[in-house]
Amino acid sequence: YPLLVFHDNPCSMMGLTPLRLQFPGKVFQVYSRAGPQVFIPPNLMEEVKALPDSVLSISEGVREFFQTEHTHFPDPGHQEWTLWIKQSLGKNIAKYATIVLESLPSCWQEIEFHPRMCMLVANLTARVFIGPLFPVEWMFTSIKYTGDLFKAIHYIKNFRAQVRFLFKYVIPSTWTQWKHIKTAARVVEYALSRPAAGDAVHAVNKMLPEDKKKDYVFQGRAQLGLAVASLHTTVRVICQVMFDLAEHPEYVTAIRAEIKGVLKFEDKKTWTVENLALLKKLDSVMKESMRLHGGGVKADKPASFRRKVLQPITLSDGTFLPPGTFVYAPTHAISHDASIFPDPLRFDGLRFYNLRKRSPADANRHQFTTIDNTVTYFGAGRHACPGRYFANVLAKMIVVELVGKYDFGLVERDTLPRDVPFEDGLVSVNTRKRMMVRKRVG
Ligand code: HEM
Repeated sequence: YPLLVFHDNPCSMMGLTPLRLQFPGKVFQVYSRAGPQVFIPPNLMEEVKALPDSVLSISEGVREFFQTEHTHFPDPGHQEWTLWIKQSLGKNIAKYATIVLESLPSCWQEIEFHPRMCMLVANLTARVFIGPLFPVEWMFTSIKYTGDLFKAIHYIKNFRAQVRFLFKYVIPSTWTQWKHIKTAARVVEYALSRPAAGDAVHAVNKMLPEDKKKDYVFQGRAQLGLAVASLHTTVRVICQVMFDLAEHPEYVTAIRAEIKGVLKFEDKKTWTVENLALLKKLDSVMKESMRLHGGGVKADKPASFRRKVLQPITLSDGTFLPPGTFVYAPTHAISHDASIFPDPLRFDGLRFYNLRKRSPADANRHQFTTIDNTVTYFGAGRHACPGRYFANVLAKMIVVELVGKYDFGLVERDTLPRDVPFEDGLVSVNTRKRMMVRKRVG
């Protein structure tokens, strides 16, 4: 397959979108700081997704990406937490959906939006994962850990693989990892000393083998892993949606009308998973926001479906993938492909709402949480994000509260970009971006 050599200097990058156009429907390879990366086009995703873990491994992909050997990020081999998310979190989601909105300004004020949303989501996820009476230090640890982890990963990857075991000690963020792990172990021990409250700590502890039940460091590390998977990912969605709504106030009006319409038919006037699902315009706005901002940086790098080939693979088009190859889905490039999403650079908040109206099959196909070979920002196949249903409910509850109770506007002189790259193709929302906010009267 074509080999394209890149560096990590973003200015010198062509980006994957032109490459995808150059090699439509073909596998192609990019060389970057992370080594050769092979991109699988949507037409071949079906067969790649079906490969067993012993042939194409997510765990090995995660180990390499997170440098777990050096950063102490939890070993992806332990699946108890994923099981809990799949089996329990999904079923019990409604009871967790209580929102405690921190007070935002009552008259127009310029605020940094991201930190506020971090505190809010950290508070809510801590109740679910640790328990309703979680220690406050956990909130700060869960927010801070992700940033420190990615700093450590970034610097560790500057060293050759063979010397990382030694040079990691000169990186301050590697030391900070231990501080966070100690806090997490303490928090887990404390949570286990209290009665169970449907939280992850107790539920997962029950599933663990005897020798791990009192291993608080092991469980603390897993909680940190869960924080990485759930916190900033969900915050990013909320921030991006609110920035999109501030840029396109016409959708705010439509969403407010939709909220009123749904609540009118409800006796209890509280949000549940069922009535949140009726907010189809909001769902569409969220999906459109994810399409434009959820999948990697400027089309230049991979974003999701990170896997390592363990056994030789020959795809139906003849492509041979030798063991050791890292494969990815070019998420950003696909979601900006005009043949799949017409007028791809335009924010069309009702794009998916209109698609859902086409037929009964389409009604389920274009929801925020639906994934397919052209929508890969939640990954793909059997390891696709199990937390996306929870993230969907959490983000919707918060956006509904914000849109219902507050007005929002852009800060005109704030020209900071919304998306900032951080590690190997991932994109984060700009934490310093400001927004005008005021409480609505009445
Ligand atoms: C909008 C928010 C979120 C986004 C964009 C997101 C994205 C992703 C992506 C891209 C993957 C990799 C899937 C693959 O490679 O096929 C993933 C995996 C995962 N996510 Fe999420 N995620 C989100 C929220 C959450 C939440 C809230 C939780 C926890 C409740 C969670 C838990 C996980 C877990 C445990 C995995 C690993 C699954 C496995 O290895 O089988 N995620 N997520």
